[in-house]
Amino acid sequence: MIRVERLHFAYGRQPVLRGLDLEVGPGEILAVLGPNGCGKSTLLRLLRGVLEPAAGRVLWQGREACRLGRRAMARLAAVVPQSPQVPFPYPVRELVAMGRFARRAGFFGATQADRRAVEKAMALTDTLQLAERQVTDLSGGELQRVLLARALAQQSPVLLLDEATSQLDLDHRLEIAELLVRLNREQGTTVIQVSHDLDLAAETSHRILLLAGDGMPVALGTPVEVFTSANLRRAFRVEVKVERNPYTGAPRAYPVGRGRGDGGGLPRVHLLCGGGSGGELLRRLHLAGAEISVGPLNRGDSDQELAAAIGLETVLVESFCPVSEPALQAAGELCRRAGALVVAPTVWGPGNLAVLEIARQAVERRIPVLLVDPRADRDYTGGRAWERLHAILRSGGQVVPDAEAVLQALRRED
Ligand SMILES: Nc1ncnc2c1ncn2[C@@H]1O[C@H](COP(=O)(O)OP(=O)(O)OP(=O)(O)O)[C@@H](O)[C@H]1O
Repeated sequence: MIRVERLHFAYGRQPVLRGLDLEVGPGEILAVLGPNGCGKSTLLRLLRGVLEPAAGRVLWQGREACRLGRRAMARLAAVVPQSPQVPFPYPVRELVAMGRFARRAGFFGATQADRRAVEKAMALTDTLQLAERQVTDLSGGELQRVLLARALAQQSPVLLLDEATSQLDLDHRLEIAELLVRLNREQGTTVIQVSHDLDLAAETSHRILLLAGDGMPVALGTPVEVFTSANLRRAFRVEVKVERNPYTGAPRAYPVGRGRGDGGGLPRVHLLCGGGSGGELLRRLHLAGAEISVGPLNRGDSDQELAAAIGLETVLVESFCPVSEPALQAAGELCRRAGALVVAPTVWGPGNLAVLEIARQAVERRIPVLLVDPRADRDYTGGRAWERLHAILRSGGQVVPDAEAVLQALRRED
């Protein structure tokens, strides 16, 4: 029914979705999950044809979404938006009745069928008692239910929901979830829902599309297939334990990575970085619960400012000064107390070349040394840094591609 082929999209230069393939069959419930900003709402806009792909295609029954036109699309799909804009104070019943526009022929008024569809949609969403209220006076949750009523009144075979229950209380959230499942079962309505409620999505969806923060698809499959600690860690960058709901058998995710106070199952780490090369590593290690020390770092360096903001033990060197012997000794001492040394993908110049001596001494002492994505084109010392990095590798250092791989390697060390 809906086919997404090698879909790429960017807002200007910012890529959002990269290489997505997806097929949604009639009568499916698909949840789209992923961290903030990964492109979930953008995907819904591409599905609706409001946005045009940078590459790839979105096809509805073989026809390109962005060429379908508003009325044709409205007959295929009804939308419940994420942040509804209702600038004008008109009555709730009128807003719900707007869902009928794609069904009307020309300028004829509402038919009996229109009125019945509106009443039924309002009854199903528990909004009949709001019918005469002004939409601008509704609470966030009431408005979400009214917008769902408008979508149901449209009687389209597909519902596209963008966090449509995020503001509902538990009672109404469960009620709407049950309603979607019932519409799907009884009328074969296809549901594509963007959500941050992982557990409810796992309970109510046939399949889940999980996206990572960079817009790359992490997994597509049944909730049990998709809800693995590795997949959820890759998408949300938190440690998650997955268990089964004993009553329904659906998987449930319990975040466990933050605030455990036991180092997150990681050894103490000393980090060599600078010039922003350590930002991602610092954040990821800190969020994973690791005890971290850093340095030597110049005062005012962005890595130093981040380390200070997080409250990490740091060896400081004054701005614009080369690394001094006492600073090297202090960092060497911190490194000896650590269970591992991580070398960020730093630019090496004459001012910080001496820092690599700390890594050399660490491998000699059999402290695990991880070199993150070392590259010759970051060496501005005429090859001396590259030579030293190679010597560290020959003595037992290990190359890892990124922060995620650092966490995995450290978990193996602990
Ligand atoms: N109109 C726009 N112009 C430029 N950038 C945009 C626009 N709309 C969204 N973005 C950016 O594109 C990225 C993806 O946004 P999108 O709303 O699709 O994410 P999302 O996964 O739905 O996020 P959330 O979970 O926070 O709702 C974000 O970085 C966002 O800032």
